[in-house]
Amino acid sequence: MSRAASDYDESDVRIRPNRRGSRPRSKNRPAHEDALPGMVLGVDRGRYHVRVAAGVGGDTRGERIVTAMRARELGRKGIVVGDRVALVGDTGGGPDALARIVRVEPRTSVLRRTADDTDPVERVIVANADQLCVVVALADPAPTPRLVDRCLVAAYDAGMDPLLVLTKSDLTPPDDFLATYAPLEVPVVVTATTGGGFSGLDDLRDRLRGRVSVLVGHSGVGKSTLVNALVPDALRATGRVNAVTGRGRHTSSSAIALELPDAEGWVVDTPGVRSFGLAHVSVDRIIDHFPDLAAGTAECPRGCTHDEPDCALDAYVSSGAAGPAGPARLESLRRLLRARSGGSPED
Ligand SMILES: Nc1nc2c(ncn2[C@@H]2O[C@H](COP(=O)(O)OP(=O)(O)OP(=O)(O)O)[C@@H](O)[C@H]2O)c(=O)[nH]1
Ligand SMILES: [Zn+2]
Repeated sequence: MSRAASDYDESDVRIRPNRRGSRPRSKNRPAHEDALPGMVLGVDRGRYHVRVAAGVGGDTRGERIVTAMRARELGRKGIVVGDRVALVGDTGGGPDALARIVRVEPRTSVLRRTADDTDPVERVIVANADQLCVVVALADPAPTPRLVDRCLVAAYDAGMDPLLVLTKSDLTPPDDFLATYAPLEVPVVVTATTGGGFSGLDDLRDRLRGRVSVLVGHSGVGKSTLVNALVPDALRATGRVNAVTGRGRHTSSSAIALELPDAEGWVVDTPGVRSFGLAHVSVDRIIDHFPDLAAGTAECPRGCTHDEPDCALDAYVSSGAAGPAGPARLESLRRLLRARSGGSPED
């Protein structure tokens, strides 16, 4: 059986003499011009589940999930949920079809999981997401501010916008929590399941629209309840993504991307992720998110941690230069700076 041109990958090109003579492949011409673009929805034991949209790259087939493996030419480069990739080979998406990922497009963001005892390497868990939804129950279980702070730092570091999703407001009103977080000016959505209804869900949908959002939170905060309300066929969609192994979302330890109805965006559920590697996060990455305070660091000693007696920010905010919210903002900034280190990774 003859292979279609799209079946050849970089390694073929290298070992075969060029049919048109010795002219080398142009550096500017991307390999696999006719490869199909797709988005990685799930990863499982070296197999990638890639969503290929209908009608991309002149392709006339409908939307489908294609199982793929990495092409040898990619080397050890990681491929994670959210990655935009290019596929060649059998991209039909049938039960036995196996395509090859020949390219991973540059990422717009990377969210990292912390190293732990069983895995000393910090790993990227989701690529290209633009919003980190920190799901916190107002009660049962009680909020863990330290975890919330760590999530906010992770979002800032990853280049993602944070969103606080406060669940179970039927059990405890959000006022105390909101007071603590108001100086950070992070958007908040408050939800509750009450008497068969689900308040706050429309606000949440508005916030998710048109974005790729990662949901993180402690066990029991109501993340599955949210996902099931947002993506009515979440279980089915997850089943499709996990069809190869038959694993369901509750036993999967890796992230899974689920599309919101009417193609209104994506939510990435991260069942096993409760901690982030933050030790590497620089002070500057965090200060960037406090533009009102950034100017005040000009007078700081070199290498200032902004959490030490000589820090110029104290004088800056007392002078009123950062406005009336300055002192509370500085206090919040320092809390986030401290959240980077110490504590157990599950905090
Ligand atoms: N009172 C109240 N209970 C809720 C609310 N949302 C979820 N719950 C309950 O909280 C419990 C945990 O919800 P889940 O959705 O399973 O929580 P989860 O975060 O997915 O937990 P894991 O599956 O362990 O990760 C369930 O008993 C839910 O019915 C809410 O808004 N109010
Ligand atoms: Zn300083």
